[in-house]
Amino acid sequence: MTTEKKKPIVLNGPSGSGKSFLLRHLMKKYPGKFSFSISHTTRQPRKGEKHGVHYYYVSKEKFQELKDDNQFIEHATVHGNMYGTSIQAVRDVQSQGKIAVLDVNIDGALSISKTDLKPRLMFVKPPSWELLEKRLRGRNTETEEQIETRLNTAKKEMKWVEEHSDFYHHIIINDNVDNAIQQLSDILEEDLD
Ligand SMILES: Nc1ncnc2c1ncn2[C@@H]1O[C@H](COP(=O)(O)OP(=O)(O)OP(=O)(O)O)[C@@H](O)[C@H]1O
Repeated sequence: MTTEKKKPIVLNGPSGSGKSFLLRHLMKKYPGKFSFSISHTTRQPRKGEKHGVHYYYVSKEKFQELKDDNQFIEHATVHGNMYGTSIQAVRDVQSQGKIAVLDVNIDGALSISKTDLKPRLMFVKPPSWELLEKRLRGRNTETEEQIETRLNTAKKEMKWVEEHSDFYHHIIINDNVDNAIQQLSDILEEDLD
């Protein structure tokens, strides 16, 4: 059976807004329907993360080599680490009949929107600034300095989305998990059959 390629989904949102959390829930609710396109990064793996599963962890030199070879559809430096997504990684997921999930920053979303991949662009918003800070701290994965940096970046991202809300097809308010997952399920209904 020939099926139409499913549109990749792009989730933007400040650090701590719950992108990974929501994706985890969505993937659990619809097993086998989604797959991350595996990105390259120069950042160190966090506890439990695996090479070739969560990211391809590469040196700065190797990253530069791939970049020079135009293998990335987007690449960005965030908090001193380099991240990149190859177009082939997205197509690989589509070829498996799955919805490719792209967890990229705003620059990445802008670049992807210019390709022929026709992504669904979404922004995950925390219900309040206080809750964003609380969740980010509650995650216990960053130092105080890193948290401050992320909160500063978050301020800029929240301002950006206010000024460019037309760029996104959907804004997901991550208040309670059931509501947010229902919103995502409704948006993706045609691709989840
Ligand atoms: N709806 C929710 N209800 C309760 N807790 C949540 C909810 N969404 C996210 N969290 C919690 O908030 C914290 C931050 O979420 P998460 O790590 O998914 O953020 P993120 O947007 O993926 O951040 P980063 O960009 O840094 O990877 C996590 O500890 C997560 O469990």
